[in-house]
Amino acid sequence: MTSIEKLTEEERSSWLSALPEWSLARDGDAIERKFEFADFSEAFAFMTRVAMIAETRDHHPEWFNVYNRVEITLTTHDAGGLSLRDVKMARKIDALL
Ligand SMILES: C[C@H](O)[C@H](O)[C@H]1CNC2=NC(N)=NC(=O)C2=N1
Repeated sequence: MTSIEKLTEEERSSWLSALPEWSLARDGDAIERKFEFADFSEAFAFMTRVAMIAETRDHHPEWFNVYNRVEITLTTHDAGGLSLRDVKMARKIDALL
């Protein structure tokens, strides 16, 4: 499947322009976005929904949570960098909000 291939620099910037809330991290090998919720309960409810998506797609986030803040980093370990799977996952996550 082509979506497992690591995106080129050109593909990265082109896909990223459609994801304005996400920024490149780790020398372009990942994307990240920070979220803030009303409280821990809201943050964890969001994480639960992201977890369901991750399981369905077999594509899992790296993330960090403190109280009402959630930071998500998406990268494709199997591709050693950013792939279309990350872009699609970011879109799904954005659609939850
Ligand atoms: C065996 C399993 O399908 C793989 O390890 C999947 C699981 N979840 C994954 N998640 C992410 N972010 N990258 C991967 O390469 C990946 N691979």
